[in-house]
Amino acid sequence: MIKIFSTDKVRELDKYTIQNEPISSIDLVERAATVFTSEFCRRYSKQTRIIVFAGQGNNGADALAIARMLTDAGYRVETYLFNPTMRLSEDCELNKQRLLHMEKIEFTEVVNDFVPPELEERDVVIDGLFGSGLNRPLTGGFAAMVRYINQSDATVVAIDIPSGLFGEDNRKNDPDSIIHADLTLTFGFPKLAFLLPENAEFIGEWKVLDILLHPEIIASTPTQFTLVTEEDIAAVFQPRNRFAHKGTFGHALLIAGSHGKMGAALLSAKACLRSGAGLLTVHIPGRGEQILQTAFPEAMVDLDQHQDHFSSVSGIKAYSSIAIGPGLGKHPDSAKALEQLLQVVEKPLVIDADALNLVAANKDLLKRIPPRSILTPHPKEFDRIAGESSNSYERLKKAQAFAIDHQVCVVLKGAYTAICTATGNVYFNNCGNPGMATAGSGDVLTGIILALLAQGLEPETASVAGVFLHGTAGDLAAVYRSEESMIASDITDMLGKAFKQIK
Ligand SMILES: NC(=O)C1=CN([C@@H]2O[C@H](COP(=O)(O)OP(=O)(O)OC[C@H]3O[C@@H](n4cnc5c(N)ncnc54)[C@H](O)[C@@H]3O)[C@@H](O)[C@H]2O)[C@@H](O)CC1
Ligand SMILES: Nc1ncnc2c1ncn2[C@@H]1O[C@H](COP(=O)(O)OP(=O)(O)O)[C@@H](O)[C@H]1O
Ligand SMILES: [K+]
Repeated sequence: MIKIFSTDKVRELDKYTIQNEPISSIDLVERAATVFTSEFCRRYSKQTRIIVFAGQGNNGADALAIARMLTDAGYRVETYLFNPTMRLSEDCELNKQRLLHMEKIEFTEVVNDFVPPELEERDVVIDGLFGSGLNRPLTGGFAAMVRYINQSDATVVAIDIPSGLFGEDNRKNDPDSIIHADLTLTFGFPKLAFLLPENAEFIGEWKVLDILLHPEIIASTPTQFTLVTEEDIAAVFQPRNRFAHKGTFGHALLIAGSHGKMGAALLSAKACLRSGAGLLTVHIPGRGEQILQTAFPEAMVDLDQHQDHFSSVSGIKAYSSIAIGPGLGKHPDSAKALEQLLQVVEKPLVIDADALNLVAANKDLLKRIPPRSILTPHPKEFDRIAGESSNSYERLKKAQAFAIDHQVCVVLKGAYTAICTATGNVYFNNCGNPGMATAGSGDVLTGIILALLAQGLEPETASVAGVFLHGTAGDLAAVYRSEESMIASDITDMLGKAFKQIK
C-alpha cells in the first residue's frame, strides 16, 4: 500500500526526518531538487528553453535549487523569483545565494510590477511558486502570473503540486488561479487531490519521487487513504489446494437481468466463473432461460416466476455469496422482492446497478442492508442514494461517512475507484483505463467481486482485490483491443491473464 498523507501530515514527516535522520532542512530541499532534476533531464532535452518561476517559501527553494542544477547540467534556464513582501524562507534565501554565485545565469527578482517573459509552445515552465504551504487561494500578482502561464502554450511542470491547488479540499478554491500543469512531480507521496477527476486539468500526468523521508515515521503515522499496489493483491491469491473440489470455491448466486437487459446478467455471470467461483447459479426472469443456458452453459439457472423481471427468490441460504442488480430493472415487483430478500438474508450482499437505484427510491431499505455488504455505485448512483455533491471531494467524504454509518463497503467507481470501508479507510485503485467506460464493465466488476466473496475472501478484501483484478484485465484488454474498441466482455476475456500477471 502507498500511503496518501494530508499536506499537514507531510510537513510533520519532513520535520521528523530533519530531526531524526538527521538531515538539515536545506539538504532535504537539495535532495528533493536532485530527484526532480534527474527526472526532468530524462524527459526534456538540453535544447529546451526553461523558465523557472519560484515563490518565497520552500517550494521556491526547490525551484531555485532546480534552476541551479539544470544550469549545471547544461540547460538554458531563466529564473524569476517572486518576492513581493521581500521575505524569503531561510532555505529559499540560501538557494537564491547559491544560484547568484553561479556564472552565466539569467535571474530576475520580482518585487513590483514586471514584464513577464514571452512563453512559446516549445518552452518548458517549471512551476515552483507555491507547494504544500498554500493556505488560501491565490490572488493579486500571483493569480495574474498563474493566468499568464496558463494562457501560454508552453509545457508546464509543477514542483510537488500545481501552484494554487490544495492537497485535499478545493471546494472553496478559485479554478482560474491554479496552475494547469502538464506534469506534476510530487515528493514522497501522492496527494489526495491528484485522484479526484475535477483536478485532472491542473495536475496532468503525475509521478511520485522518493525523497527518503524517515521510514519509521511513515510506518507509524496512520492515514485513512491509501493507494493499492500489485504486491498487496498478489498476497491475496493463494495457490489452490491439490485436493480442492468445486465446493471449496463456493456457490455464488447472481440475481440479475430483466426484459431487454439479459446481457448484463450474462456479462456478470461470465466474469464470476472466470474469477474462480466453484459454482454459479443465476436467478433470471423466465424468458431469459434460453439466452443464458445457450450462451453460457457453465452457469446454472434459477428461474423467476415472472417472465420479464425479478419478482421473488427463495432458497438463498444455500449460497456462499449473493449479488443483486446488473440489468435488474426497476419494476415495483422487483422493489418488493428486494425488500423481501433484505428481510431474510443474513450474509453480506453485493448490491449494484438497479438494486442500488431501488434502494435510492426507498431509503428505508438502507437500514436493512446486511452489515459488511458491498455497494458498487458509479457517482450518479451514489448521488441518488446519498444526495448530490458539489464535487468529487465532497462525494468521497460522503461515501466515507456512508460506509461508516451503514457499516458497509462502498466501491465508488471511477478512474481511481475508491473502496470505502466500514472502519473509515479508503483504498484507491490505480489501474484501469478510459476504455473501461463502456456499457457493462460495471456488471463485470460485480461478477468478479461475487466470485471472490464465494471463495471466502472478506468483503473488504474481495472489493479491493476485485477492483484491482478488473482494472488489470481492463488494461490488458486495452493493449489487445485499444481503448476505443474494447467492450466489457473483453475485460472478462483477459481475467485469466490478469490473474497470471498478479500472482
Ligand atoms: N524541508 C522541507 O520542508 C521540504 C519542503 N519541500 C518543498 O517545500 C514546499 C512547502 O514549502 P513551504 O511550507 O515553505 O510553503 P510554500 O512554498 O508552498 O508556500 C510559501 C508560503 O507562502 C505563504 N502563502 C500561502 N498561501 C499564500 C497565498 N495564497 N498568497 C500568498 N502567500 C501565500 C505561506 O506563508 C507559505 O508558508 C513543498 O511543497 C515542497 O516543494 C521539499 O523541498 C522537501 C523538503
Ligand atoms: N477512465 C476510467 N479509468 C479507469 N476505470 C474506469 C474508467 N471509466 C470507467 N472505469 C471503470 O469501468 C466501470 C464502469 O462501471 P459502470 O459505470 O457501472 O458501468 P456499466 O453500468 O456500464 O456496467 C467501473 O468499474 C469504473 O471504475
Ligand atoms: K508548485
